[in-house]
Amino acid sequence: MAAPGRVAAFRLPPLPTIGEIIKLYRLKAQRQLSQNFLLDLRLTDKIVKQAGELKNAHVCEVGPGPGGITRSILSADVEQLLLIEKDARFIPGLQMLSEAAPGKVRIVHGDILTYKMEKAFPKHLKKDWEDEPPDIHIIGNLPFSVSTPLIIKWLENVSKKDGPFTYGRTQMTLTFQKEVGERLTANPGSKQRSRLSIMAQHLCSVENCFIIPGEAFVPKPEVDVAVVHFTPLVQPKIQQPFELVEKVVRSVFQFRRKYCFRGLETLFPESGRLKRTEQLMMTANVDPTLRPFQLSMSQFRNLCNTYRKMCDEDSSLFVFDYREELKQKKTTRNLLKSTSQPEQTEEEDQL
Ligand SMILES: C[S@@+](CC[C@H](N)C(=O)[O-])C[C@H]1O[C@@H](n2cnc3c(N)ncnc32)[C@H](O)[C@@H]1O
Repeated sequence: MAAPGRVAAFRLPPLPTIGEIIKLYRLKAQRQLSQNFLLDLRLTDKIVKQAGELKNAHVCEVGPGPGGITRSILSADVEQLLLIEKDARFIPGLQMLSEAAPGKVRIVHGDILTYKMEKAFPKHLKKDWEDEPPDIHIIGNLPFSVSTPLIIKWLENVSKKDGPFTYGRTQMTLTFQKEVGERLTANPGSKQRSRLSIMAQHLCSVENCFIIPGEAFVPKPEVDVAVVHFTPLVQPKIQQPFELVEKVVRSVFQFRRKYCFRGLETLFPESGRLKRTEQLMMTANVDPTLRPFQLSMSQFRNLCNTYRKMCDEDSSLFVFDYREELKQKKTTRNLLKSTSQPEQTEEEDQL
């Protein structure tokens, strides 16, 4: 019998048991790759529910693995389900699911980090950015090592309205390590406030839906897991290119415990650094003694807008790389050291 709230349109094969999964996928060997599977269909239903109404929707599931979440998505009576799975060992099991729901499932054996999403769905689903989100959803429980770089890539796609966001404000429901979920949704003043908080919240409305305890996964990970829902905003809170926002935000959080002045200094070359940092902070009306985690979104917006003006006035500024400057200084210092060495030897020789 279908669980309450699920639409039993067809009979799906049962999930593999824990024993079968351990045998099939040699889970111990996969532990370091954080392959943690969800085999409790009440929990997978709960994740899928966070995506919203999925009846007749087009869904892309990333990393379906043994197909727990996949079953819940199919039970929600979607129109089409695209599965992107990197590990070939899962493909036969997914094919069985596809046969049980004829015409609904498309399986791609590939890597979500390189898969081109801009052509993944039918063109007629496209919505204008200002419209309601399209009937397209991305859902996934990926390894933590993939979910963080992936969300950064997708946030850049949101900013440029490309990739999965060619179709409009495509919504995403994804899992993260609990601490990453907290960072994604952290408010100003919170110790979890970080680069990820600003990058995510300036582009999306981000909701930390619920926490799944580590014990619910097979094998059990060291950490709990957060289910996070993203809806791209019609108007980003900072209206500057992704790369510029990222550069300013990264520089602020470079020295987490220091005043924000210290990190912002790294935006400018050594000559005139102090003066230009002061100019930036004064024009942006930001107190230089605030700590990075205390800055509000509007303060980040002011900093980005002011830095943009400074870059427009000095075309060499945006490409300035603080780390490169440090590296060059180190190389010069080492060179000076090595050239002073023979002189010493000569002196020693003379002695
Ligand atoms: C943490 S497991 C979760 C599996 C399943 N979604 C579940 O909840 O039980 C992550 C899955 O993502 C797949 N995966 C890992 N990296 C991937 C990538 N770059 N692209 C697509 N799938 C990937 C793994 O092979 C695995 O099936």
